[in-house]
Amino acid sequence: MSPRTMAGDGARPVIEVRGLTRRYGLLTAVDGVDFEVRDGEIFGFLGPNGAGKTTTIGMLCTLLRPTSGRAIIAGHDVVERPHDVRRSIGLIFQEPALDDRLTAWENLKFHAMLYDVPAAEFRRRAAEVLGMVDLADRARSVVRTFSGGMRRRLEIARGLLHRPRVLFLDEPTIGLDPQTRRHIWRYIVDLRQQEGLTLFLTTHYMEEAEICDRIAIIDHGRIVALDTPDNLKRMVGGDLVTVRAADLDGAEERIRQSFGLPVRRGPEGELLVEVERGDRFIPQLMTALNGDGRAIEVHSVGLRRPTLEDVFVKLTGHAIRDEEAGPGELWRTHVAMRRRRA
Ligand SMILES: Nc1ncnc2c1ncn2[C@@H]1O[C@H](COP(=O)(O)OP(=O)(O)OP(=O)(O)O)[C@@H](O)[C@H]1O
Repeated sequence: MSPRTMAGDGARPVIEVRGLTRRYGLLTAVDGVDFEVRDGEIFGFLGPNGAGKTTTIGMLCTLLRPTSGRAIIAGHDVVERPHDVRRSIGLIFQEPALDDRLTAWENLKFHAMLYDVPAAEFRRRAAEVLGMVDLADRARSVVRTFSGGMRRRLEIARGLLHRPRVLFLDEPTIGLDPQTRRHIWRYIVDLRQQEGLTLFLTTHYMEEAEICDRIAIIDHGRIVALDTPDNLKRMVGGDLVTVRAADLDGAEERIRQSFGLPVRRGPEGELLVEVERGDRFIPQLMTALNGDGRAIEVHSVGLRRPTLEDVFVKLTGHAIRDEEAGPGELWRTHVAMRRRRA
C-alpha cells in the first residue's frame, strides 16, 4: 500500500493540534489553530511572511512553548513529553544548520551522536540516506565545497538519519534557484514514497504547495481554509478572466453594471472576474467594454484556471506576494529564529 493510500485510512492522526496559541507580548502570532495530520500525508502550511508558520512549527518541534492549547506528535504531548517528541521528528529549517568545516559524513555522525544512533546502525543508515539524496559520492567532501542545493539535500539526509515519523520542513527551498527547488521537491516526494513518513511543510510558494495532499491556508495566525489543493481551488469557482485596461476603475464599474459580477484585483493590479465559462464570457465582456457610448481601451484579456494564489486572495482579500520578504527581512527573520532557539 502506498503512503498516499495509507493517508486518511482512519488511523489515529500523527499530529493533533487543538487551540494552539502563541503570543509575543500583545501580538498573537498563532491564534487558536486546530488541525490533524494523517500518517503518511504531505501536509502544508501556506501563508505570507509573518502569518505564523514558523511559530507553529516551532511549537510542534518543542522549540517554542505554546501560550495555550495542545499539540500531540506521534502520541506525545509537546509540553509534557518534549524528549519523546524530538525523537519522533526530523527538522529542516530555513537557515542552513550544517558545519561547513566538516565533511558530509562527519555532519551526519555528529547528528547520530545527538540522537544516540548506534555505530553500526549509523554506518548503514548514513550510506542509505546519502544515497537517497544522491550524495553518496560526496560523503567525504567538506561541506564548504557544496552548492546551496547540495547542502539542502544533505540537511534532508540528516533529518532522516534517525528514522523520524514526521519530517518538518520550514520553507525548505527558500533562497534556492527554481531548478534546484524542483530537484529538492522531487527528493522530498520520493522520500515519502520510500520511507512512508509524514511530511509537514511550510511555504509561501504557491506552486510548491500543490504537491501537498492537504493544505492549511494561514493568515494573521489563523487557519482560514484547510483542504486538498483541488478542493481549495474549487472554492474560486470555474474560470478566471483577467482584464488589463487603460482605465481600470472604469472597466471595473462597467463589468459590475453589465454583468452584476464581483470584480477583484489580482497581484499585479489586473481585474479578476470569476465566471463559469470564460470562453463564452469574453466576447460579451468585449462588447460591454467597447459599447455604451464610451469605449474603454483594453490592453489584454486572459483566461485561466484558478491557482492557490487566487484562493488566498479570495479568502484574505490580499495577495501572498505583496508581503514577500526581501533578503534583508529574511535575514532578520533568521537571526530572530536563531536567537529564539539559543
Ligand atoms: N521572537 C519574537 N518576538 C516577537 N514577535 C515575533 C517573534 N517571532 C515571531 N514574531 C512575530 O510573530 C508573527 C509570526 O511570525 P512567524 O515567523 O511565525 O511567521 P511566518 O509565517 O513563519 O513568516 P516567515 O516565513 O517570515 O518566517 C510575526 O508578526 C512576527 O513578527
